[in-house]
Amino acid sequence: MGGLGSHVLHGPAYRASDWTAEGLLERKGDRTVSVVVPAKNEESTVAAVVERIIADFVRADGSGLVDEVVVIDSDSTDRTADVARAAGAQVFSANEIRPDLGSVPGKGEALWKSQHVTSGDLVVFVDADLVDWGTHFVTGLLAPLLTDDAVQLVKAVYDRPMIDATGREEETGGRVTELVARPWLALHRPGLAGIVQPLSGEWAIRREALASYAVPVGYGVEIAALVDTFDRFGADGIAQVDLGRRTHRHHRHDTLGLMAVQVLAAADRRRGGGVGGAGGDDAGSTVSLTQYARGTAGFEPRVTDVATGERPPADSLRMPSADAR
Ligand SMILES: O=c1ccn([C@@H]2O[C@H](COP(=O)(O)OP(=O)(O)O[C@H]3O[C@H](CO)[C@@H](O)[C@H](O)[C@H]3O)[C@@H](O)[C@H]2O)c(=O)[nH]1
Ligand SMILES: O=C(O)[C@H](O)COP(=O)(O)O
Repeated sequence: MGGLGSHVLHGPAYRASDWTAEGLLERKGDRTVSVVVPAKNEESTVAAVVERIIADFVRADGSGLVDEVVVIDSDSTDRTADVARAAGAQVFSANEIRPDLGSVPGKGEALWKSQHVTSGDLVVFVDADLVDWGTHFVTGLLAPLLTDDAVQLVKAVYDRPMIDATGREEETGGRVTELVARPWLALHRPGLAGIVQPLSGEWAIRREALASYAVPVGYGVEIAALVDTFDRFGADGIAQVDLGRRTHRHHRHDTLGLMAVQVLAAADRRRGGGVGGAGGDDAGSTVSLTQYARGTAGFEPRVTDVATGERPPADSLRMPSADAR
């Protein structure tokens, strides 16, 4: 396990405002960049995410900072796919990518499948439910990868206020971060204590590194990529960038319980070290989470099967044929 490096020791070392798209374009050279947006029922926000990124970074002749913007539609039942396509994204349904590999629900599954329909040397992930954000998220996340060969993974850092249903700003968000991820890191990877937002949904990674990791199918994908990068490359392989402020849609506490199970499951697989959750090839695995609500007969259990499986490293699979995409 590597020691603390200069990028993470004192919190974010990079600021998005330190770079312009033009400056980064000069650094980009012949490398290519994919922006991937996983989306499940995000018809109200996905278009703005796609449109703004395309407007600022994609050029018709392929000379822009971003080469492709790809939305992975993750079992949406609303108009997410149509809206994203109309906004200019390439849209793939997660369950139609590599159908030979089967399909399970989940954010991690969407990101894992994205590797089979994108080609960028650098991959930037941006959530589709963003409300308060800017396209500097993309430049900020790319900058460390374009300027420091040691960096493999870039994590976003931001203020993340909780906005209630009336639009009022409540306390600081990040409930799973504070109650699950950060305590686990304190116990089992204290070298990552300098990571401000371990679960941030906006991150960038070198394709080669991502393809070498097992990927949890659910919300464990972020903690897994963080721990795997640390275990393989040490702290110098991870950079953080301050992106300012981010707001998004919030889940209820009980739904976050399911997310917490997935984060813990992914983290625990990596507890003893060894990159990639012991190889990860059990996409359909679940554990039962029992929660309670008071009903007419007292407290009634509600049991949910939570997906805790993982996909194997993409580079362990044969490349897709054009027909399989
Ligand atoms: O099955 C799913 C569930 C979610 N999403 C998309 O993934 C993104 C993030 O999902 P969300 O439910 O909004 O997660 P958050 O409550 O915002 O959770 C935070 O913490 C998670 C756990 O680390 C991260 O995965 C998230 O990106 C991060 O924003 C959104 O674009 C969703 O549409 C999918 O594509 N498929
Ligand atoms: O990142 C997290 O901890 C979860 O997404 C919960 O975030 P929230 O408390 O801001 O909704």
